[in-house]
Amino acid sequence: MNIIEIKQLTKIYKLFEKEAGFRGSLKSLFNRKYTEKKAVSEFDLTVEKGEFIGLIGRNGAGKTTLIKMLTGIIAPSSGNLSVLGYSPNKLENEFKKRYAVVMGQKSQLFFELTPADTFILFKELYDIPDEEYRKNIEYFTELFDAAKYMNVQVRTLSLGERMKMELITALLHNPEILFLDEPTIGLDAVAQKQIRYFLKEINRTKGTTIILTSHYMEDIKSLCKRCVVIENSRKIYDGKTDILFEKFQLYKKITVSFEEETDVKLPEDFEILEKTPYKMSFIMPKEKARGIIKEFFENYKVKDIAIEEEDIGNVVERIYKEGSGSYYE
Ligand SMILES: Nc1ncnc2c1ncn2[C@@H]1O[C@H](COP(=O)(O)OP(=O)(O)OP(=O)(O)O)[C@@H](O)[C@H]1O
Repeated sequence: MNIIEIKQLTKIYKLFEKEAGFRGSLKSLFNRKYTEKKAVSEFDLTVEKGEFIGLIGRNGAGKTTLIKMLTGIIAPSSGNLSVLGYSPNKLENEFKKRYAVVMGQKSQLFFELTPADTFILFKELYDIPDEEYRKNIEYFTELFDAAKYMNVQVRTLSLGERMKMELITALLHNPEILFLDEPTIGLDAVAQKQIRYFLKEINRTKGTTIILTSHYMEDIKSLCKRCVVIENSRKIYDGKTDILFEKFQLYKKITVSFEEETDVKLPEDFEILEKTPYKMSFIMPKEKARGIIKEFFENYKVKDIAIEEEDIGNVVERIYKEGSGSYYE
């Protein structure tokens, strides 16, 4: 069953142009000039219940604009949009109770309140029945290991702890769809891993449909079976994440630190990003990663080694060059 249906969805922002200075402000009062920015162009998408979809693209590609239209925050300029059978822009209360949105860069928590108080507030706002509320608080407190944060002011929490509370707040009313815009932004590797685990669990145990935007390829790879790539307002890839990584993700980034001064000569097809006597990082063809790591451990005193997915921008560029398409096999 499709719970999201988008056809030819387009959003054009109107940007008001003003000449500099006081005279410019006065002039613009009588002679308003606008330029137009197409942020989402003729976008088609269908999402089935229970899917976990990654929405990826470079800065300014149009991801947030798409999520804002799906949640009714802004109205489309043209096209058709149905979410759970509703037209999001009508902002009907019944609709608002069936989805949730979490934006990594914006908080819906009250910084002076404790999470426990915030949850009660949201219980009232969403009209959550007592039993459902009790069960969810119990389930999420355990899943997120959150008991120790319940009674401290939100403003004292770390970024990672706050994101856990954002997610609990968003999930208390059992939304059928969860929209996540960069939920792991700014978090360290451990916190990112925890958030990924929670999201996987929520999708698995509650069947929540999740649409996630992230700049971290690791998030997409480990969570989303399907991903949609948006470039310059248009959809250029819609298909299995496995295929995207196999076909378009060709390099890995390796960072090695050494216990003693070390000088390593790397093959020519490796691109060195940083090199000091104790540390180096470089980009290399992904199929050679396993061999090179083994070699490092055998030949040098390695203190630490980190392997990262290639930057999203390179992957998008390769897809763009190949031309847009669907990749279901
Ligand atoms: N309110 C607005 N008025 C005018 N232009 C806007 C507005 N919001 C976004 N834009 C423009 O629309 C384009 C798409 O922006 P959007 O925020 O959707 O991109 P994004 O893919 O989410 O980027 P990022 O990854 O940087 O968050 C950008 O060029 C942006 O400058």
